[in-house]
Amino acid sequence: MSTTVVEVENLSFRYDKRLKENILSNISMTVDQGEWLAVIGPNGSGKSTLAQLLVGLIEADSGKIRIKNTVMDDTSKWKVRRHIGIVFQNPENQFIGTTVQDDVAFSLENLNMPYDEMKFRVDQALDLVGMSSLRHHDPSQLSGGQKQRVAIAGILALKPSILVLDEALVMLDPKSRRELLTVLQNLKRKENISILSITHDMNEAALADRIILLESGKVKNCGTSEQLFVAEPDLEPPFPELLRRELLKRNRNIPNEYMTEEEMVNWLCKSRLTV
Ligand SMILES: Nc1ncnc2c1ncn2[C@@H]1O[C@H](COP(=O)(O)OP(=O)(O)OP(=O)(O)O)[C@@H](O)[C@H]1O
Repeated sequence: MSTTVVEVENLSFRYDKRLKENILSNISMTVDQGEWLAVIGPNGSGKSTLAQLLVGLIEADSGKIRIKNTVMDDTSKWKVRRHIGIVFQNPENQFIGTTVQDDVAFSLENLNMPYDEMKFRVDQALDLVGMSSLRHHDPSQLSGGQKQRVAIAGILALKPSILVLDEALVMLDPKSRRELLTVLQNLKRKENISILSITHDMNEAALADRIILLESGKVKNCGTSEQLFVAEPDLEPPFPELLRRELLKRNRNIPNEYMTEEEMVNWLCKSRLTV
């Protein structure tokens, strides 16, 4: 049976309390342990605001957030943050250590973790993001993508049960992005961590178990890729779906239903398609 680790109930929020219009209105959603939920939506639809509310950086005007059965409030947010980690889009100003490894170790030192355990976690996290060879470098001298990997390692070392990624892979080159997506899929599978990823990349969103679509601060739709990309024709679908629609237009005998990348590859291999 699945356990719900994030539960959001009728959440509403506005930055300027003098204004009547909400930035987020009556948002309700859940994330299960080991589930990957992608949050998509146009610019300004409230995705980052939702992420900041979930990790307790800002406080809701009404509604409830429950993280691993603890209701988020001013006193509980410190306890909650042990379970939920966030990586932002821009890694600048997130560094504290003078070397990459010190930086990843910093949050662990604050937990008074024994040295051996800390070293193990830092080595493992740097290895996962492919940054072991730059461990003695000054983080401020790294490229944008390398900084982003260090920021991700810093959060992974804490072993949160829930990982929030706010467009955290945007700075990465395509190969690094693919590698990190595989790391995330493995973490989900092997460690049962839950992932909430905010993204504009529909190929990345299609890897999630479910996708939630925000529009003007409200939940417009929520479902699997299969359900969402069929129900929302205005969304730019992931590549396999674009290809499927093109082949369909050309009267190829392709199934008239959403296909994942793997399903598309299997179909192409089987169909011996001639161009
Ligand atoms: N600190 C802030 N103070 C006031 N308004 C803000 C603040 N941060 C965001 N907003 C406003 O809240 C709305 C939602 O912004 P948010 O950053 O959550 O959207 P988003 O969906 O993450 O957008 P994007 O895809 O462009 O990153 C926008 O209208 C934005 O102008």
